Amino acid sequence: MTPPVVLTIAATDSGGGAGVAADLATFAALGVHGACVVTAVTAQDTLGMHAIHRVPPEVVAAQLNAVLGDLPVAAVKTGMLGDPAVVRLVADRCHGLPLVVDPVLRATTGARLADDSVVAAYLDALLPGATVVTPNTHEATVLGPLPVPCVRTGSETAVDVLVHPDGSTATIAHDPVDTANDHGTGCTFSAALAAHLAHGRELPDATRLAGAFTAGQLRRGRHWNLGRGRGPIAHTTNEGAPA
Ligand SMILES: Nc1ncnc2c1ncn2[C@@H]1O[C@H](COP(=O)(O)OP(=O)(O)OP(=O)(O)O)[C@@H](O)[C@H]1O
Ligand SMILES: Cc1ncc(CO)c(N)n1
Repeated sequence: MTPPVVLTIAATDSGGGAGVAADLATFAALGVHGACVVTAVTAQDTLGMHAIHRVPPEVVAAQLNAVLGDLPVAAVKTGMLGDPAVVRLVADRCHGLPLVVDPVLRATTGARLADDSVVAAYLDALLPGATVVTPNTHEATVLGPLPVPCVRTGSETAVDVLVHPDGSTATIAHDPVDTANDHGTGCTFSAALAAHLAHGRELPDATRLAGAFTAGQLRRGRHWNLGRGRGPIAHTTNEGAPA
């Protein structure tokens, strides 16, 4: 059967933990075809962010034109956009599609990935047309109340809260995993959410399944020993030598 297509619009992470690598691996694990529009190239490892090279907005636009003009995109997920012009471009092209916005403002290591102009563009242009926004605690504080559904993810507590614009909430708890290998967790969660929406799940169901998938991948990689810092969440689902 032909799989649904999910598009990630995000940056690369040379360490393979977060960003496009996490998104495409998650899409593959969840049975959707992944397309990717790259917004920036980052030099990053488990210790932190070393350099960011933004892709010019016109090159982001060309990638969007190529994908949206040809593939039947069933859902879109955005990660690090990094530039207000790119935030507005994505709003312009992707509103109307099922759209998961992970409002990436800084890396787990603390590096700032968005300045005030990016936050303003999110609030003004992109977030109002999103299907769901997935802020962590810090991002929720910066962005404030939003006019669309949000999943406020709870790092370490493993308790996620789906907040509807009318203020009603639903709480979803997972078994917390004790691990330092959590680089890419937020990307994995929002990519899984987009994949489940593309499969036709309703938002509450997709949220629960995405959280369970992410917690499961954290559990899978909890004893891994990769890098000198916070290692990546597992992206494999079948590690080991091929038979
Ligand atoms: N230690 C943990 N055990 C189980 N689930 C977890 C744990 N940490 C995070 N999660 C789950 O992972 C998902 C993503 O949440 P998280 O808050 O870590 O994203 P994030 O802070 O945006 O991540 P990142 O800093 O990588 O961008 C949520 O479903 C959350 O409950
Ligand atoms: C490329 C990229 N996207 C998102 C994050 C947030 O975790 C990161 N560290 N790097």
